[in-house]
Formats: sequence, C-alpha cells, structure tokens
Amino acid sequence: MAVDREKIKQAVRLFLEGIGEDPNREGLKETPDRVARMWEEFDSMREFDFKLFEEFGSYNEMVLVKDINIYSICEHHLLPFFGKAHVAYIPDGIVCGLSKLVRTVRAFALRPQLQEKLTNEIADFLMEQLKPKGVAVVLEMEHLCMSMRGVISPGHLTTTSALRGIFLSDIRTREEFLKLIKRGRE
Ligand SMILES: Nc1nc2c(ncn2[C@@H]2O[C@H](COP(=O)(O)OP(=O)(O)OP(=O)(O)O)[C@@H](O)[C@H]2O)c(=O)[nH]1
Ligand SMILES: [Zn+2]
Repeated sequence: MAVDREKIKQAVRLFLEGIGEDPNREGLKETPDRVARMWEEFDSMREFDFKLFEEFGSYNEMVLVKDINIYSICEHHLLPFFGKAHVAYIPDGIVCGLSKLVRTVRAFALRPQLQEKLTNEIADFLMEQLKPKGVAVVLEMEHLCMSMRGVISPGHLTTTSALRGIFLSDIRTREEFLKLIKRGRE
C-alpha cells in the first residue's frame, strides 16, 4: 500500500484550516509536504528483507532482544504511543539477524495502531517467518492520548503480551522470559 503524497498534503492543509490556522503562514507552508514525507518514511520501513540463517541450527535456546525503543501512533487520536518492546523466540533450527527483530517491531508500529493489535502482529509475523518453537512479545507503552488529553493521566505504562507456542505451553520457559525481561530493574 503506497502512500499518496498529494492526498496527505491536501488533508493536512485542510486540517490546519480546520483548527483555525493559516496554512500559508511562514512556519506552516511547508508542513503538509513535511507530513507527507514523514508518512513516506514510515511506509518505507514496512518492507525489509527478513533474512534467515540455517547454519546456526545448533542453537535452540531463547533469543531475547529487550528494551527496544518503540514509537507508534494510536489509531483513535493519531497521537503517538511509545515505550519499550521485549521480543523473544526459541528457534527450531532457524535463526534471524537480531536487527530483524527490531525491524519487525518498527514495521508494524509505524502505522495507525492499537497496542494489543501491534503486540499480536509482531508475534504472529515472527511465528510465520521463523517457524520457531515459540515467540513472546511484551510491550510497555505510554499513550499520549491518555497523557495530554482526555483523561489526562500521564506517566503510566500499559503492558500487553502475546505468547505463542512453547511460551504458552511450558511454564518454565515463560518464567525464564519474564525473569530475563525484569532483570536489571529491581
Ligand atoms: N484498547 C486500547 N485502547 C486504546 C489504545 N489507545 C487508545 N485507547 C483508548 O481508546 C479509547 C477511545 O475511546 P472513545 O470513547 O472512542 O474516544 P474518546 O472520547 O476520545 O475517549 P477518551 O480518551 O476517554 O476521552 C480511549 O479509552 C483510549 O484510552 C490502545 O492501544 N488499545
Ligand atoms: Zn488514542
């Protein structure tokens, strides 16, 4: 799905008029184009080469990348929500480059999202790509739509998790994951 630059520009110009701004004033006149370029940039991060390595087939323990900084956009208000992602999997003969876990998080985050949906999409994509024994994803995020408007309740985090495969069926694997993501925070 390609981004339609002209449509975004028209919409942003109209939006600025809607909030009583003059879209032709010095500071705003380039804004519609900037916003369109920003969405093109987000869009360009959706596709990447999820390269797999089969030669590491002997490593079958947990791989965890924790504290991935993550920025997303709430689909209700189009305000950011942001925080940390912790992503783990247990390979079944195939591993990926660690950066691909970060790219996966980003690819699904940079679009209008719900935190629950984002969590599930990351887990399901990794299950599909890696065909691992299991995947675990935990997101801890602050929603600006709750911090700066509406209920105006800043500074707290919403936690969501998606567990797949062995992380669901084996309590010891799940506990190891939870212990590892908590380490260094006590
Ligand atoms: N489940 C879920 N809810 C979210 C997420 N992001 C924002 N919300 C909530 O979505 C709801 C939208 O509620 P509405 O009542 O339709 O909109 P609203 O009148 O602007 O709501 P308030 O934020 O309570 O003022 C709010 O309760 C938000 O806090 C998310 O990622 N997941
Ligand atoms: Zn919101």
